Amino acid sequence: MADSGPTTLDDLLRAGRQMFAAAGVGDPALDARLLVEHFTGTTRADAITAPQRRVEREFADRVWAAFERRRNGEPVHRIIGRRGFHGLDLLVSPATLEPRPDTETLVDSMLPFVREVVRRHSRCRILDLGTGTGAIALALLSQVPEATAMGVDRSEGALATAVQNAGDLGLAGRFTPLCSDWFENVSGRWDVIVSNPPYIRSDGIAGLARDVRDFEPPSALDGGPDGLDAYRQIARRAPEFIDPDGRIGVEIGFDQKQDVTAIFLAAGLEASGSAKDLGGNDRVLIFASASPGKAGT
Ligand SMILES: C[S@@+](CC[C@H](N)C(=O)[O-])C[C@H]1O[C@@H](n2cnc3c(N)ncnc32)[C@H](O)[C@@H]1O
Repeated sequence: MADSGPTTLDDLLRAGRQMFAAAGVGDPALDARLLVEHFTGTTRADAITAPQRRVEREFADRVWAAFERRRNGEPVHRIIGRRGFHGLDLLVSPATLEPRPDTETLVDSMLPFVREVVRRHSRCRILDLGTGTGAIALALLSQVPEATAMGVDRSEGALATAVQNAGDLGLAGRFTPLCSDWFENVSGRWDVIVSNPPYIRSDGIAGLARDVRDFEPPSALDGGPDGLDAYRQIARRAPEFIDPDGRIGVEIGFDQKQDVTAIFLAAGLEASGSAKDLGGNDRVLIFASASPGKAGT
C-alpha cells in the first residue's frame, strides 16, 4: 500500500483503520484520524470535505511509520509527542507520563482554593511534586495569572520537558523547575502543594495495559510494594512546607482513599475535601495543616 502510487487522505485513513482493527489496538478510527491529521498537517474538516486530496510521498511515509508504531502498541499521543490537558497542548517525552484526563480532576479541585489565596494575598505559591510535563502546575498557572509554581521532579528529562512546555505556553516567567527527591531540595512554605505521584503497586505493573506498561516511564508509575510509598514520603514532610492556611491536593488510585487519608492524618494533617473523577472513582484528596491559628476556610 505504501508504494502503490498516489495516496489520498481517504486511502490513509482507511488503511490505518484496517491495520489497527486487525491488530486489535486502540480505537481504530480515532487513532487513524489523529495520526493522519498530525503527520499530514490536515484537519478533520479536510478529511470530510476533500477526502481525495493527494498526500505527498514524504508525508505519507511519515504516516506509515506512525501507523507501524501504533500497530506495535505505542500510544497515539506518544507517537505524536503531544497531549491535550485542561485546555493546554503539552509536549510529552520519553521521560514523562502522558497527562491523563483523571488528573484534570485535581486541577479543578484545587483551582477554587488557588483563587481564594490570590484574593487574600494577591499571590499564590504552588509546589507541584512529580511535575512530569508540568501538567498540573501549568494548568493552574494558565488559569490564575497571579500564581507562581515550582515544578519538582527527580527526572532531569521530565523537568526539561516541563520547562519547554512552560516556555511554549508563555508561562516560563512564573514556573521554576527543581530537581529533587520530593522535598529534599525544596525550601520555604507553600500555599498549595499538589502531587500526582506514582501509585501503582509494584506487582501490579506487569498487569497494566500494554500502552501504559511498555511506554510510560516506570518511575512515573511504581508506587512500591503497596503503591503508597510516595504518599508516605510526601505526607511525612508536608507539614514543614505547607503554609498554616495552605492546602495539599493529591491524586490517588481508585481504591486508595482510606489508606492515603490514614497516612496524611497520621502525619498531623486534616482531611479537607475529596473529589471523584468523571468515572465516579475516588481520585483526589485534599488536606490542610492542622496547626492552631490557621484560617477557618
Ligand atoms: C504519575 S507521574 C505524574 C506526572 C504529572 N504530574 C502528571 O500528573 O501528569 C509521577 C511523576 O513523579 C516523578 N517522581 C517519581 N519519584 C519521584 C521522587 N522521588 N521525587 C520527585 N519526583 C518523583 C516521576 O518522574 C513522574 O514525573
